[in-house]
Amino acid sequence: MAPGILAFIGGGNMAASLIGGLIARGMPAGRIIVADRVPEQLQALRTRFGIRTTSSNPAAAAEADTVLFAVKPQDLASVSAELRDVLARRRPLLISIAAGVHSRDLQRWVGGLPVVRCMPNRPAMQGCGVTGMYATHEVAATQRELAEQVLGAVGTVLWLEREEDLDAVTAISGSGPAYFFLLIESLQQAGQSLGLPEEISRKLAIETAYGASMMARVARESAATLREQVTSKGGTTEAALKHLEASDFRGIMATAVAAAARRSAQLAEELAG
Ligand SMILES: NC(=O)C1=CN([C@@H]2O[C@H](COP(=O)(O)OP(=O)(O)OC[C@H]3O[C@@H](n4cnc5c(N)ncnc54)[C@H](O)[C@@H]3O)[C@@H](O)[C@H]2O)C=CC1
Ligand SMILES: O=C(O)[C@@H]1CCC=N1
Repeated sequence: MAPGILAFIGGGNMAASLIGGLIARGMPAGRIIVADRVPEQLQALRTRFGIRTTSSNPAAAAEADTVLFAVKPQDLASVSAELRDVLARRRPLLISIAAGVHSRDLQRWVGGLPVVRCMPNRPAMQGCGVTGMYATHEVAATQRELAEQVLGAVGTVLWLEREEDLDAVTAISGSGPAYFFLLIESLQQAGQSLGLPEEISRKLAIETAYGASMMARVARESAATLREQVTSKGGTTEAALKHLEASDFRGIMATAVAAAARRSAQLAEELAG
């Protein structure tokens, strides 16, 4: 694990996921400091991970080699303004996981620091997240490795050449868990409508999602081939898939994902300040 102190600004859900992953990978708790404005949040993190906490963002940043912004996108400009002086003195690597905040705006707010902008996702909490990452020109090779270690502690890391691709990454994998949860909810409800008890239907839907994902992850075949293997000619799956295709399931997904990507780009404009 890379040397140095890592400061989280914002100690909410995503920060807790990343901290859990880093500690599980052997990062000493003493090398992590978290700043948040909610004392109960800090207390919970101290108890759970044995890390250091503070209610002062500048105090956390002042001793950090890497500063990770994990506040909501709307809070990023004010947090950056608060930290501008201390960051200018310390010049750490800045990692941002905020949706839809462009690195050029971040750099403008904090004064030209090296920035790695990332889009992780919620399954990071279970160590099986996936993160799209983009590094600005100022980021040194060692800092890229450092950022990769931090996000790599909670899942797969994929580097992007073009920052604008983060809008699509946000739409696919950042928001993506919610699409799968909706599918699980819908399957469970459908099972209940067919008369299954709630708990049985819930378990069937969840385990099926898990099994299908596991298969797709290890298989050499494409998802399309795996789908065909489940689909017997004249059988039950075919009956369901015919209905989904006729209802333009693929078109619905494409439109939904495009809406998320558009929103990500719009957020960047709204938050540019
Ligand atoms: N939730 C998700 O699935 C994903 C979220 N993200 C991004 O991660 C970031 C954090 O999201 P969550 O952890 O879900 O949010 P959260 O609301 O759980 O955590 C944000 C934390 O920031 C703290 N905070 C607010 N203002 C602060 C300030 N001025 N100084 C210090 N701390 C402050 C809050 O008290 C809270 O604990 C967001 O920018 C979001 O776009 C990225 C990928 C997925
Ligand atoms: O919904 C959102 O805006 C954030 C970004 C990706 C997941 N949650």
